[in-house]
Amino acid sequence: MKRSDINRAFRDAAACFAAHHWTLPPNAAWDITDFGLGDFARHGLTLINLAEEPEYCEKLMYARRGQTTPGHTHAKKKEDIICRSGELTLELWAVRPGPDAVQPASFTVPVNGLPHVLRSGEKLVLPAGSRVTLIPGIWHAFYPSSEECIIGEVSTANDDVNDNIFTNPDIGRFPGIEEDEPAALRLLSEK
Ligand SMILES: O=C[C@@H](O)[C@@H](O)[C@H](O)CO
Repeated sequence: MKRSDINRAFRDAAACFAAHHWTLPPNAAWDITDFGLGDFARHGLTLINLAEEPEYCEKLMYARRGQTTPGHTHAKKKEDIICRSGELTLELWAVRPGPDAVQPASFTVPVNGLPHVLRSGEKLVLPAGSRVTLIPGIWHAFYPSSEECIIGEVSTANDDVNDNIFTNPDIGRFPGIEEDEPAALRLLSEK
Protein backbone atom coordinates (compact mmCIF):
# COMPACT_ATOMS: atom_id res chain seq x y z
CA MET A 1 0.00 0.00 0.00
CA LYS A 2 1.15 3.53 -0.58
CA ARG A 3 1.69 5.52 2.58
CA SER A 4 -0.63 8.15 1.11
CA ASP A 5 -3.44 5.53 0.93
CA ILE A 6 -2.84 4.57 4.56
CA ASN A 7 -2.88 8.24 5.61
CA ARG A 8 -6.14 8.79 3.70
CA ALA A 9 -7.75 5.66 5.18
CA PHE A 10 -6.77 6.87 8.65
CA ARG A 11 -8.33 10.30 8.04
CA ASP A 12 -11.55 8.82 6.55
CA ALA A 13 -12.03 6.39 9.44
CA ALA A 14 -11.15 8.98 12.10
CA ALA A 15 -13.71 11.40 10.60
CA CYS A 16 -16.43 8.72 10.58
CA PHE A 17 -15.67 7.64 14.16
CA ALA A 18 -15.79 11.30 15.30
CA ALA A 19 -19.05 11.95 13.42
CA HIS A 20 -20.61 8.97 15.26
CA HIS A 21 -19.18 10.03 18.63
CA TRP A 22 -16.78 7.11 18.96
CA THR A 23 -14.01 8.68 20.97
CA LEU A 24 -10.77 6.78 20.45
CA PRO A 25 -8.29 5.95 23.20
CA PRO A 26 -4.94 7.73 23.31
CA ASN A 27 -2.28 5.90 21.26
CA ALA A 28 -4.93 3.87 19.43
CA ALA A 29 -3.49 0.74 17.78
CA TRP A 30 -4.37 1.24 14.08
CA ASP A 31 -4.24 -1.64 11.63
CA ILE A 32 -4.98 -0.61 8.03
CA THR A 33 -4.71 -3.32 5.41
CA ASP A 34 -5.26 -4.11 1.75
CA PHE A 35 -4.67 -7.79 2.61
CA GLY A 36 -1.59 -7.65 0.40
CA LEU A 37 -3.78 -7.53 -2.74
CA GLY A 38 -2.83 -3.97 -3.74
CA ASP A 39 -6.39 -2.67 -4.16
CA PHE A 40 -7.50 -1.04 -0.92
CA ALA A 41 -10.77 0.27 -2.44
CA ARG A 42 -11.83 -3.34 -3.19
CA HIS A 43 -10.08 -5.40 -0.54
CA GLY A 44 -9.50 -3.13 2.41
CA LEU A 45 -10.26 -2.79 6.07
CA THR A 46 -9.34 -0.25 8.73
CA LEU A 47 -9.14 -1.63 12.26
CA ILE A 48 -8.27 -0.40 15.73
CA ASN A 49 -7.44 -2.92 18.41
CA LEU A 50 -9.15 -1.32 21.40
CA ALA A 51 -8.33 -4.08 23.86
CA GLU A 52 -5.98 -6.98 23.31
CA GLU A 53 -5.48 -9.33 26.22
CA PRO A 54 -4.47 -13.00 26.36
CA GLU A 55 -8.11 -13.95 27.01
CA TYR A 56 -10.09 -11.46 24.91
CA CYS A 57 -9.99 -8.73 22.29
CA GLU A 58 -12.13 -5.82 21.19
CA LYS A 59 -11.77 -4.07 17.84
CA LEU A 60 -13.40 -1.15 16.12
CA MET A 61 -13.37 -1.33 12.34
CA TYR A 62 -14.31 0.87 9.42
CA ALA A 63 -15.05 0.11 5.78
CA ARG A 64 -16.50 2.04 2.86
CA ARG A 65 -18.87 0.76 0.18
CA GLY A 66 -16.94 -1.47 -2.22
CA GLN A 67 -14.40 -2.66 0.36
CA THR A 68 -14.61 -6.37 1.12
CA THR A 69 -12.83 -8.20 3.88
CA PRO A 70 -11.98 -11.38 2.01
CA GLY A 71 -13.27 -14.82 2.96
CA HIS A 72 -11.46 -16.32 5.90
CA THR A 73 -11.87 -18.26 9.10
CA HIS A 74 -10.06 -18.68 12.40
CA ALA A 75 -8.77 -21.85 14.01
CA LYS A 76 -9.03 -20.49 17.55
CA LYS A 77 -10.85 -17.18 17.69
CA LYS A 78 -14.60 -16.98 18.42
CA GLU A 79 -15.95 -13.56 17.60
CA ASP A 80 -19.01 -11.39 17.48
CA ILE A 81 -19.08 -9.13 14.43
CA ILE A 82 -21.30 -6.17 15.22
CA CYS A 83 -22.73 -3.53 12.91
CA ARG A 84 -22.30 -0.30 14.87
CA SER A 85 -23.47 2.10 12.15
CA GLY A 86 -24.62 1.74 8.55
CA GLU A 87 -25.51 -1.71 7.27
CA LEU A 88 -23.13 -4.65 7.07
CA THR A 89 -23.50 -7.65 4.77
CA LEU A 90 -21.69 -10.88 5.58
CA GLU A 91 -21.36 -13.99 3.45
CA LEU A 92 -21.08 -17.07 5.62
CA TRP A 93 -20.05 -20.63 4.84
CA ALA A 94 -20.11 -23.72 7.04
CA VAL A 95 -17.02 -25.17 5.33
CA ARG A 96 -14.24 -23.67 3.22
CA PRO A 97 -15.89 -22.30 0.04
CA GLY A 98 -14.58 -23.45 -3.32
CA PRO A 99 -15.53 -25.42 -6.41
CA ASP A 100 -14.99 -28.82 -4.74
CA ALA A 101 -16.54 -27.90 -1.39
CA VAL A 102 -19.32 -30.10 -0.09
CA GLN A 103 -21.47 -27.66 1.83
CA PRO A 104 -24.21 -28.78 4.23
CA ALA A 105 -27.75 -27.84 3.24
CA SER A 106 -27.95 -25.39 6.12
CA PHE A 107 -26.24 -24.32 9.30
CA THR A 108 -27.03 -22.11 12.24
CA VAL A 109 -25.36 -19.01 13.65
CA PRO A 110 -26.55 -16.87 16.55
CA VAL A 111 -27.79 -13.45 15.42
CA ASN A 112 -28.40 -11.17 18.37
CA GLY A 113 -28.15 -14.30 20.51
CA LEU A 114 -30.95 -16.18 18.70
CA PRO A 115 -30.44 -19.11 16.30
CA HIS A 116 -30.52 -18.09 12.66
CA VAL A 117 -30.54 -20.78 9.97
CA LEU A 118 -28.95 -20.07 6.60
CA ARG A 119 -27.65 -21.84 3.53
CA SER A 120 -23.89 -22.03 3.19
CA GLY A 121 -22.77 -18.99 1.18
CA GLU A 122 -25.96 -17.09 1.94
CA LYS A 123 -25.79 -13.39 2.73
CA LEU A 124 -26.66 -12.11 6.17
CA VAL A 125 -27.52 -8.41 6.41
CA LEU A 126 -26.90 -6.77 9.78
CA PRO A 127 -28.54 -3.40 10.46
CA ALA A 128 -26.90 -1.09 12.98
CA GLY A 129 -27.02 -2.59 16.46
CA SER A 130 -27.09 -6.23 15.33
CA ARG A 131 -24.40 -8.85 15.80
CA VAL A 132 -23.56 -12.32 14.59
CA THR A 133 -21.56 -14.83 16.59
CA LEU A 134 -18.99 -16.83 14.64
CA ILE A 135 -17.30 -19.86 16.09
CA PRO A 136 -13.92 -21.08 14.74
CA GLY A 137 -14.40 -22.83 11.40
CA ILE A 138 -17.22 -20.61 10.11
CA TRP A 139 -15.91 -18.93 6.96
CA HIS A 140 -16.87 -15.30 6.53
CA ALA A 141 -16.43 -12.32 4.23
CA PHE A 142 -18.06 -8.94 4.83
CA TYR A 143 -18.62 -5.53 3.30
CA PRO A 144 -20.76 -2.46 3.91
CA SER A 145 -24.08 -2.34 2.12
CA SER A 146 -24.27 1.33 3.06
CA GLU A 147 -21.87 4.13 2.05
CA GLU A 148 -19.73 3.39 5.09
CA CYS A 149 -19.90 1.18 8.10
CA ILE A 150 -18.55 1.16 11.63
CA ILE A 151 -18.05 -2.44 12.67
CA GLY A 152 -17.33 -3.80 16.13
CA GLU A 153 -15.64 -7.03 17.03
CA VAL A 154 -15.61 -8.68 20.44
CA SER A 155 -13.73 -11.95 20.59
CA THR A 156 -11.67 -14.47 22.42
CA ALA A 157 -7.90 -14.10 22.04
CA ASN A 158 -6.87 -12.47 18.77
CA ASP A 159 -3.77 -13.53 16.87
CA ASP A 160 -3.70 -11.80 13.50
CA VAL A 161 -0.23 -13.14 12.69
CA ASN A 162 -1.16 -16.82 12.99
CA ASP A 163 -4.94 -17.17 13.17
CA ASN A 164 -6.34 -15.91 9.88
CA ILE A 165 -6.94 -18.61 7.26
CA PHE A 166 -7.95 -17.03 3.94
CA THR A 167 -9.58 -18.76 0.98
CA ASN A 168 -7.23 -16.85 -1.32
CA PRO A 169 -3.68 -18.11 -0.76
CA ASP A 170 -2.23 -14.85 -2.20
CA ILE A 171 -3.46 -12.88 0.78
CA GLY A 172 -1.06 -11.49 3.34
CA ARG A 173 -2.78 -10.12 6.43
CA PHE A 174 -0.60 -6.99 6.69
CA PRO A 175 0.30 -4.64 3.84
CA GLY A 176 3.67 -3.97 2.32
CA ILE A 177 4.20 -0.20 2.46
CA GLU A 178 5.52 2.08 -0.27
CA GLU A 179 6.70 5.37 1.23
CA ASP A 180 5.39 8.18 -0.97
CA GLU A 181 4.71 10.79 1.75
CA PRO A 182 5.39 11.22 5.49
CA ALA A 183 3.48 8.86 7.78
CA ALA A 184 0.55 10.35 9.71
CA LEU A 185 0.70 7.33 12.06
CA ARG A 186 2.53 4.05 12.59
CA LEU A 187 0.46 0.88 12.14
CA LEU A 188 0.35 -2.01 14.59
CA SER A 189 2.33 -4.09 12.09
CA GLU A 190 5.14 -1.49 12.06
CA LYS A 191 5.70 -1.43 15.82
O1 LIG B 1 -13.51 -11.16 10.70
C1 LIG B 1 -12.71 -10.29 10.91
C2 LIG B 1 -11.75 -10.34 11.97
O2 LIG B 1 -11.47 -11.59 12.44
C3 LIG B 1 -10.56 -9.42 11.94
O3 LIG B 1 -10.31 -9.15 13.30
C4 LIG B 1 -9.31 -9.98 11.33
O4 LIG B 1 -8.22 -9.18 11.70
C5 LIG B 1 -9.39 -10.07 9.83
O5 LIG B 1 -8.20 -10.60 9.30
